[in-house]
Amino acid sequence: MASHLPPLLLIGCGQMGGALFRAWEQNSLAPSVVIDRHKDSIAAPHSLVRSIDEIPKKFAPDAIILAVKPGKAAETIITLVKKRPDLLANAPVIISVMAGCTTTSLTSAFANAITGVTPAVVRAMPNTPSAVGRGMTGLFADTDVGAEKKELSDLLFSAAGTTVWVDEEDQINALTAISGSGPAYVFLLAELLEKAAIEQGLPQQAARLLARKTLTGAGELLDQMPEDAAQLRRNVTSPGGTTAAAIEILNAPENWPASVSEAVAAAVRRARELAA
Ligand SMILES: NC(=O)C1=CN([C@@H]2O[C@H](COP(=O)(O)OP(=O)(O)OC[C@H]3O[C@@H](n4cnc5c(N)ncnc54)[C@H](OP(=O)(O)O)[C@@H]3O)[C@@H](O)[C@H]2O)C=CC1
Ligand SMILES: O=C(O)[C@@H]1CCC=N1
Repeated sequence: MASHLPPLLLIGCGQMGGALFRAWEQNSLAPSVVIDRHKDSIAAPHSLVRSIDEIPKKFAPDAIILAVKPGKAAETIITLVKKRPDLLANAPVIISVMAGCTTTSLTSAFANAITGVTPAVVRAMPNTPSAVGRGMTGLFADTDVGAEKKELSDLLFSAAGTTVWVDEEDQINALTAISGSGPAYVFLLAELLEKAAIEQGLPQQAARLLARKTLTGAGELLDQMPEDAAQLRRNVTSPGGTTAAAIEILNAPENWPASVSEAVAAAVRRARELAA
């Protein structure tokens, strides 16, 4: 089968890098190299190495994906460029999925390591549902990044779900708080629903099934139905019925409306702090 996706160098294959790689390898990814210290193996035709030192000679990726923790970004870039400047020879697009690492900081980390080379940097903020092709990724690139590199970035993240581009870099912080972190909010709701089900006397296994299937079923409706979320909610809410009794509590201004806004604002603040 012809490769649908070009060869990549993936640096960091933890929760996020691993979720993306899983999607990419299911989308006929050309032979790629993954740097990871924890995995035992990776399926052929891809190669698993433990460090930048072990990247095969003559490997020429079209994209280098940085998926380490933000605090490791600078040292990783400096090591990469010092040890393997040849990897930049074909001008691969550098795609960072790291929260709070600005294009300016990434570009200067490359520039500090090797003068005269200004790589094309794209910021991507994916989420872990990418592992099952249901990711939501926001992307940003400065105006000097060419259309071809943006298209390649879009192709990669489209293979893991849906993409949206933003025009201003600061919008990546808002997007991080909504879709990057968002799966965790949904998982928390699953935990709380399961706990509430047990409190109401349901057996643990049934409680878990009810919570999970309710969230995934409702998510599927959101995905497939044209109605907005408010209408889908009204469709469940009979006047004077059980749902109305619950929604009256959850949707009181000081409850979910306030909590969700405060939580998202806290995540945006944290993303900006990381970027400072
Ligand atoms: N988790 C998520 O849902 C999302 C995460 N992100 C971003 O993705 C990035 C990674 O997060 P996440 O996947 O959660 O973190 P993880 O800790 O799960 O993964 C990071 C991986 O990078 C490895 N690593 C660190 N330094 C190097 C190096 N020099 N070479 C190769 N591998 C290295 C780490 O190994 P070791 O533990 O040995 O250091 C670890 O396995 C972060 O910057 C985060 O902001 C973005 C969107 C969503
Ligand atoms: O929590 C974090 O910082 C990362 C970014 C978005 C999701 N996880």
